[in-house]
Amino acid sequence: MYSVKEIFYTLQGEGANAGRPSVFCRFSGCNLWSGREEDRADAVCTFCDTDFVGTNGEGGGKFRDVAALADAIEKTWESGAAHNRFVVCTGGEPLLQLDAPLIAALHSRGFEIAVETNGTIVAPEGIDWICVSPKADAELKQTSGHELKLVYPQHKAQPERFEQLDFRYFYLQPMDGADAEENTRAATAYCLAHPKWRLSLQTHKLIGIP
Ligand SMILES: C[S@@+](CC[C@H](N)C(=O)[O-])C[C@H]1O[C@@H](n2cnc3c(N)ncnc32)[C@H](O)[C@@H]1O
Ligand SMILES: Nc1nc2[nH]cc(C(=O)O)c2c(=O)[nH]1
Ligand code: SF4
Ligand SMILES: [Mg+2]
Repeated sequence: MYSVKEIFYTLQGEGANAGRPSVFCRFSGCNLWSGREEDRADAVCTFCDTDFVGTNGEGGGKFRDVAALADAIEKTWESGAAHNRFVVCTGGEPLLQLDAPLIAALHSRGFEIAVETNGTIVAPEGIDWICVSPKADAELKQTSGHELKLVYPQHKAQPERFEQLDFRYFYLQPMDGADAEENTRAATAYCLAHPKWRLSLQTHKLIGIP
């Protein structure tokens, strides 16, 4: 059984695939926060911008088996077009649920598979695009992938701590919230001074899409 908060079609807003049409499958639950506001201050990850609690979002639900979830993801792909199918598995923490049978089912339906993970769980084989977003107070176990996307700033997770890891791209993503503008300025300045790092803006928020 898979618990999914929502499944929706949009453009990937962040990182190297920004602008790419994508089905988002947002799995319910996370290992670094309960998702309840009253627990936020004491959580390992305190800045989350996402509601991943329950299964009550658009297209969400409890899927009894792999075929049911893969069918729902396929139906959400715009007009069933055969080409360039791309699914972003996120959450919550998707690696609590994304497993080899689901990867195989999505591949057999022609999807390239991306994941957005906090890096605390080693990814299963076969994922086509691994985006790791480390959290300051959580042990990093997935130390390779396609992009490392660090939310900035996190005082106990400076970029220097990650730049020798085995990733193709290194991004700083300004922390959204009360200090978003200041954080964007700081991330911009860091990238300009350290060109290994690129700026990732949450472009879906800028243009008002999910
Ligand atoms: C909601 S998380 C879900 C996937 C996974 N749990 C993770 O943390 O990578 C998706 C992406 O949003 C980023 N994110 C979460 N809260 C944010 C915030 N307040 N500002 C900017 N990015 C944020 C995460 O770091 C991650 O890259
Ligand atoms: N458009 C869009 N792009 C995204 N990239 C990562 C997201 C996420 O919440 O994981 C996200 C999201 O929620 N929406
Ligand atoms: S690890 Fe990801 S989903 Fe979990 S609380 Fe942090 S940003 Fe949100
Ligand atoms: Mg999001």
